[in-house]
Amino acid sequence: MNININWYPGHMKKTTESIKSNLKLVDIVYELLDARIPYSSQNPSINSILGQKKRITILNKSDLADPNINNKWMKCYNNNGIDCVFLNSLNGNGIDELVNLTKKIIDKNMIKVMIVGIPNVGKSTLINRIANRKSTKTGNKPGITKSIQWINSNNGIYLLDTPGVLWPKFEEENVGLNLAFVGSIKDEILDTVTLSLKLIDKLNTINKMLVIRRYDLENSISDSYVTLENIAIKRGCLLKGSIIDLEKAANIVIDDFRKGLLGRISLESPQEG
Ligand SMILES: Nc1nc2c(ncn2[C@@H]2O[C@H](COP(=O)(O)OP(=O)(O)OP(=O)(O)O)[C@@H](O)[C@H]2O)c(=O)[nH]1
Repeated sequence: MNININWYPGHMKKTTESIKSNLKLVDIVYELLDARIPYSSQNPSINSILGQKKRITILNKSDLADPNINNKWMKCYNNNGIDCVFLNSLNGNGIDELVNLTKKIIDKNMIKVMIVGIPNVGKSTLINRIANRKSTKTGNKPGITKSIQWINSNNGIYLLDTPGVLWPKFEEENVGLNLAFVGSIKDEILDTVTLSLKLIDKLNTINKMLVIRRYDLENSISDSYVTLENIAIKRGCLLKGSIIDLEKAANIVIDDFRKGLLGRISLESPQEG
């Protein structure tokens, strides 16, 4: 699976240079990851890009991830000496902890922060949450910002208003799938039906009842294709002539997963990493 459609070496070099030049302006970096896939959602070159700069790893969208596995990741990060906070940028859960941790690490009245992360991980949402406003004005394409703007959060934290958009991992098939499941890479890379079949397989390895319960299916179905057909029937996804509309059913499954309607599900746990 080739997911390298939006990133090419020149683009990556520009991004890296832009982030490195902004690093000089800040005291600390918030590295945003998706709590459902902390390994897959980490940029592969992050350590060399950030160098020795202080960093807090934020596991965002923690409201969508399994709380027990969140705890395991927390232990894993703590054991490795990594400062880490779980966050829900939509409702602000975890922000106070983040601010307190930032102040513990950087002993200054005015702390300057840059947010970095791969697409769709929640960078703009977090900026807006911290800034208490509805939308960020600046585009987040690397290198387009002419003047540096700071967002004052009223508690001594000053956020650089342009987050660093990093590229995802390209090499591992499994990582590509995880990124596609959560919507961090474009859906066109895999057709929707194939993606949903792979998602059903993945969900079944986590807990066989997740899909069965959500769509009120027979316990005995084991094949993901038959499962999808049954979901289509249950949800009335039919084309003219009563032909099953698999694509519609596939979109339902993918959307339900992304919205957390199948439950709080983590696709990666620290043991696997
Ligand atoms: N459930 C949940 N959804 C979130 C959270 N944070 C962000 N989102 C959603 O995730 C989607 C992507 O959020 P953005 O803030 O646009 O992500 P981004 O990293 O700025 O994305 P790019 O602009 O592509 O780099 C949006 O639909 C947000 O509403 C969170 O903590 N929990």
